[in-house]
Amino acid sequence: MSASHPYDFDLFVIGGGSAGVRLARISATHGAKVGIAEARFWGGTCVNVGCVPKKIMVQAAEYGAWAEDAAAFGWKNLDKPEHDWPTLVRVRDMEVARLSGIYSRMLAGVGAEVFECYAQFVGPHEVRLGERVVSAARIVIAVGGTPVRPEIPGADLALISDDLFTLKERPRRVLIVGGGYIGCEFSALLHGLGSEVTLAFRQSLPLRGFDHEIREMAAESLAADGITVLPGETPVAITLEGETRVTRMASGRVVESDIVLFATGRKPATRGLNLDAAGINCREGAAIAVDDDHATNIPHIYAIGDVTDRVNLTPMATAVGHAMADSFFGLKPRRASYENVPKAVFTAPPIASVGLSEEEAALRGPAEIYTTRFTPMRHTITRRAGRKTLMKLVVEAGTGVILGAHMMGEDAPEMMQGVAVAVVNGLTKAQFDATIGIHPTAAEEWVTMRVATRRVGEGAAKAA
Ligand SMILES: Cc1cc2nc3c(=O)[nH]c(=O)nc-3n(C[C@H](O)[C@H](O)[C@H](O)COP(=O)(O)OP(=O)(O)OC[C@H]3O[C@@H](n4cnc5c(N)ncnc54)[C@H](O)[C@@H]3O)c2cc1C
Ligand SMILES: NC(=O)c1ccc[n+]([C@@H]2O[C@H](COP(=O)([O-])OP(=O)(O)OC[C@H]3O[C@@H](n4cnc5c(N)ncnc54)[C@H](O)[C@@H]3O)[C@@H](O)[C@H]2O)c1
Repeated sequence: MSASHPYDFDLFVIGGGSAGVRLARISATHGAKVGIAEARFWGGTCVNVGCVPKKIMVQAAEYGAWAEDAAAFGWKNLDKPEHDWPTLVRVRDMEVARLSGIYSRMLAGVGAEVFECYAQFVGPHEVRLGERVVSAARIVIAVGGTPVRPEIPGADLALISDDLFTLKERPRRVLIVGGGYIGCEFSALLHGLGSEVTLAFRQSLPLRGFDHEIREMAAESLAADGITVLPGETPVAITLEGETRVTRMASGRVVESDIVLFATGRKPATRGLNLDAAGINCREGAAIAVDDDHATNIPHIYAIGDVTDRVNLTPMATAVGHAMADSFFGLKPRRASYENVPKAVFTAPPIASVGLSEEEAALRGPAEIYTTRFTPMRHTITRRAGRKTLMKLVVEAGTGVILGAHMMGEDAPEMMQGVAVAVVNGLTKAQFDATIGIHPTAAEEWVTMRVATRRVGEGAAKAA
């Protein structure tokens, strides 16, 4: 109990993922009395069944292609590289366990009280933790999301993204349903590790929300790499014939595979939280409704991270958690910005992006589009298919301000972090042009695209 209020904690955080752990740790560092509950795994989705184990598998897949490519540069006896799945599982799981351990120890280290159990509201200030009920002046919901399964006959024959990380051996034939981040990344990494992959999605192109030209190139690159890409397909039923999963699509197409993996989106994990006991409102689709300070309709209850379904990325979740801790207990009220959040898709090659797409910019007014497409130096020698690079700048006509940058090509995420600093700070094309490139790199193209490929958005200006 604090001197200033009658509750057990100044702050109670429900969920020990990216958002919750950062909020709890920084709040405790600022001197608050903090409690935090985690039902499943410290570090949440990102550490245990998301970014981290996924990236380790992406990296494992990259070595296979590099080993094959090395022959073109004169390396010998690498023409039949074989991958040992159990070794990858062992090193991946060791790293995940190490990181998850760091997360829980960090919390204990700063004096937060940790509870390893499922938390439920029993009142506006009260949370049940197993047998115990605790109270807090402020409660923050940071419970993340869970994968969604399409409601079709045989849906339980399919796996979800969490299950990729429990497979004991490499699946031979895989059908992945859904053309978002997870569908594209899992297709690329499983293909790279030697599975035969079919990727089916509803729309005509994968990666809804990304720049159209990047989406086109993503579909081309995945197919050129050897993935069977099926646009415009929606599964209607899955049956088991022997060991084979037979998936029927609305189009009548039938796909046979050893596993089917749904990558059909995620929804906020609010079921079971008993939000009604506290009177908390949700938006359509179970996301908790919050204002610009992440407050719910109940003034002392807040929600952050994927449960608010805004920008569902780890750095966004941690940034919001950190800003909230500084605002509540650090005498430094501030908000993390949801504008110009850079993002990446870890396909082969990867995609990265920040700011407005060409289509979004064109709706706002005239914009100049600078693009460059080339075969990276390495692949002029390896001649590997599906490894072309596209780099693109979206520039506001008149001011020259860079509104967006997009890339599909090797090292795109590593490059985009730096480009994002420029976009977030409103730098202009002229300032890019005045920067000397680093040669020979692909990155130097960011500062050497001299002539606009096209101009868009004239109509938007006339309409305005
Ligand atoms: C396969 C995959 C790959 C991804 N890759 C990337 C990537 O490369 N880069 C990136 O930026 N983002 C990636 N993401 C997204 C990223 O993981 C999420 O945006 C991030 O984890 C959100 O953090 P969070 O704290 O809101 O939720 P979570 O990390 O999901 O944490 C919520 C935690 O709350 C716990 N919990 C839920 N209910 C309760 C309860 N009632 N009581 C107690 N505990 C509870 C859960 O067990 C969980 O640990 C990926 C996601 C997936 C699924
Ligand atoms: N690299 C990263 O940063 C990264 C990686 C993975 C996940 N994430 C985060 O996790 C979120 C969830 O990823 P996701 O890929 O599951 O979701 P998503 O929303 O990105 O994509 C889901 C896809 O499934 C399709 N779909 C939905 N129902 C379908 C059906 N019945 N049949 C066929 N297709 C269907 C949708 O049209 C969409 O293309 C992402 O939006 C992202 O925020 C980020």
